[in-house]
Amino acid sequence: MTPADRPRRSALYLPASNAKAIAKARTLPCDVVILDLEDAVPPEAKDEARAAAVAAVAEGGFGDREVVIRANGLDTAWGADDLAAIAGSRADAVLVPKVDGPEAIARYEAALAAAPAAMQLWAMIETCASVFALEPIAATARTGRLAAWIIGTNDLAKEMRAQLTPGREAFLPFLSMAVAAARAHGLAILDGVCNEFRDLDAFTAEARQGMVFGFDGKSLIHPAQVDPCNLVFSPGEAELAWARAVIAAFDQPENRGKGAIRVEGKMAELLHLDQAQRLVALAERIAARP
Ligand SMILES: CC(C)(COP(=O)(O)OP(=O)(O)OC[C@H]1O[C@@H](n2cnc3c(N)ncnc32)[C@H](O)[C@@H]1OP(=O)(O)O)[C@@H](O)C(=O)NCCC(=O)NCCSC(=O)C[C@H](O)C(=O)O
Ligand SMILES: [Mg+2]
Repeated sequence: MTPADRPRRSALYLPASNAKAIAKARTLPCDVVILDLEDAVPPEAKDEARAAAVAAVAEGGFGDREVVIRANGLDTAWGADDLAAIAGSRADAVLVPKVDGPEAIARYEAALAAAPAAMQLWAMIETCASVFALEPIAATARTGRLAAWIIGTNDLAKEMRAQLTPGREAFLPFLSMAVAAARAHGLAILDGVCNEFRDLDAFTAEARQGMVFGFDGKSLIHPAQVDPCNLVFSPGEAELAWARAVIAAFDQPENRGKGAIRVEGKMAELLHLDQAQRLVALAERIAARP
């Protein structure tokens, strides 16, 4: 499985300064663990958190989960030290905050010059400027390490002075454009966090909204969000049954070479065959997870 094929239904943030949370993350069924050095960590704990994150990755125990460290920005007092420490670590990816445009990606790429070739760069898309630079930021994936985006609706709401309502009305055009820009350049894309971690109905509704928009998964802040998130972003039984029917139908001798056929009373084209194959492959990768 290449990094691009990995299921990324659930990406759990935790403050890297919280040893208990790190231990707990090793036991949770999330696909991605994000050790945060940025907003979840107060200034006085930044150095300790950086050392703890690197030590946690070195210690391992995360099994099949991707382990990502979120750095402070290069425009802060801690960013350069964070990037240097992460570059020397065994993290799968470094997540960088508040990326405004392709120039920022170039600065992070330069700071990671000494990192292993396999280390991915993930970027937070969460500033007003980034809303107008989605395509040029995504295009940097063609030549560098950029492999995934995570939406930061809290920072975006703050800068826009918008309200994070249950339906996220203020952000819908942006969410949709971000997914299209990511897909145009082969990036994975994860939805923003739901702050209502005690209200799992609200969480599930928001996760479903992200799934309908095309996100690969959602970023999370609490262990209770992991199971409902995995459920929302895993192919459902009915969806899989349809996908398998499409694949089987196109495999029939009478349908070979056809572009459009009838399957269970509905039209299926070759593009639906592609979708069906992707869905079945995703379900198989999920099923193969320990
Ligand atoms: C949100 C929290 C501060 C809530 O903490 P708390 O009230 O203590 O939670 P619980 O008592 O329900 O915790 C129960 C147990 O679960 C562990 N726990 C809690 N959260 C996590 C976690 N994220 N990962 C792993 N384990 C966790 C507790 O330790 C308890 O364990 P035990 O005692 O053994 O039972 C807290 O959940 C939290 O800190 N969440 C993460 C916050 C964070 O990382 N924020 C930064 C990322 S979000 C962001 O910045 C988005 C973006 O940039 C944007 O702009 O939108
Ligand atoms: Mg943020």
